[in-house]
Formats: sequence, C-alpha cells, structure tokens
Amino acid sequence: MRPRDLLARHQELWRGATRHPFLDGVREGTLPRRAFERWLVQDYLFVREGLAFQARLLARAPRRDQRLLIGGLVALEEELGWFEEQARRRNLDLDARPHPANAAYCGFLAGLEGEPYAAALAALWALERAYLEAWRGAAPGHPEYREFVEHWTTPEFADYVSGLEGAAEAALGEAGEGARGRAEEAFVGVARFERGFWEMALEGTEENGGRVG
Ligand SMILES: Cc1ncc(CO)c(N)n1
Repeated sequence: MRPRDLLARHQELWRGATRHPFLDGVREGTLPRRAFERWLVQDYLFVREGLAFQARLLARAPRRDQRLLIGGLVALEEELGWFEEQARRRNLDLDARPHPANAAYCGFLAGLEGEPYAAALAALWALERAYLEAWRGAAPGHPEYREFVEHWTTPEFADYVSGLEGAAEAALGEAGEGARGRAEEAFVGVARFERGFWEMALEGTEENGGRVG
C-alpha cells in the first residue's frame, strides 16, 4: 500500500478535506471576515501542536528521514512567527482557547505517538498534502487572502509534501499488515479532522472569534 493508494481508496473523504465553501470564499473574497480570523487563530494553535507532534516523530524516525523532518520543523517554527505577525496586523489575540474541533484534532495527533511510525508519518504526509491541495484549489485567492494561498502553494512546500510521500511510501513498504491498517485509519482520521477544521472556521460559535476588545 502506497500513499497514493490511500488517496484513491478514499476519494470522497479526501475531497471533503480539500474542497470546502471556506476555500471558495477565500478564492472569491466572499468569506466572512470573522470566519477567516477564527481559522487564523485556531490554525496557529494547531501548528503549535503540530510542531510538538513532529518533534516526537523525529525522535523515533529512522536515520534516512531525519533531515526531511528537521527541515519541516524549521519551517513550522518560521510559520509560527508568520502567524504571529499576521495576527498582530489584524489585532487578533492568539492566546485563545482551542475550539473543540481543533482540540480533538490535536488529541488525535498526540495519540499517534502510540501508533506505528509508518502510521504517524502517513498522517503527517496526509495533513500537509491536504493543505497543499486545499489552498491550491483556492488559488489565486482574493487579494485579501492571497498571501495565505501563496504560503501553502510554493514549490518548496510542494517539494516537502513530495518528500513526505516518499518517506511514507518507504515506511509503509517496510511495515507489516497491522501497521498498514493503522496507517489507513490514520489517513481517514486526518481527512475527517481536516474537513471538520474548515467547518469549525465557517460555523464556529465562539463569542468573539479571538478578536481583541
Ligand atoms: C488544520 C491544518 N491542517 C494542516 C496544516 C498544514 O500544516 C495546517 N496548518 N492546519
């Protein structure tokens, strides 16, 4: 089982993770500002957890995957700084509570620590690939959101996602049947949580969406 087999087997689910009215709104400029701001604050919190998840994955990665994962960690740390600047410009408070949909996704990532390496790596590939496809679908993006579309559609990011796919393919190739099953479940989990994240952003019910004052 290769990563691309997972995409082929779960096309419908994958489509739900990567196509969404939120992304149509980014492309057309019709997205309510509150929805975008809610997504921005929540995604910052998610990336913070994602960095911790990836650091734990690095600790048990085979030698051949270390450079790839370290490169990803450096990019995530830079991304946090970028989010902080975006939030400052928009006067958003990043010291917010994770929305339940976000907290559940982060809990799922934390739980992958107890799963086979191949399954956790497949999940990392899937969540990065989901963002690549999702934002590509929103390109070029309304001017207000274009910087965000560009952030996740650079050739560097696409190369990174390809690197993760290759690493996941190798890990799955060495994995036993049980671990491959766990990888498929992890993939399905990522796809569901990704869709839920867009839903949360568009329909979230927090009082102030993280806005200061
Ligand atoms: C919800 C979500 N999924 C994937 C990524 C890509 O890192 C992200 N920033 N946020």
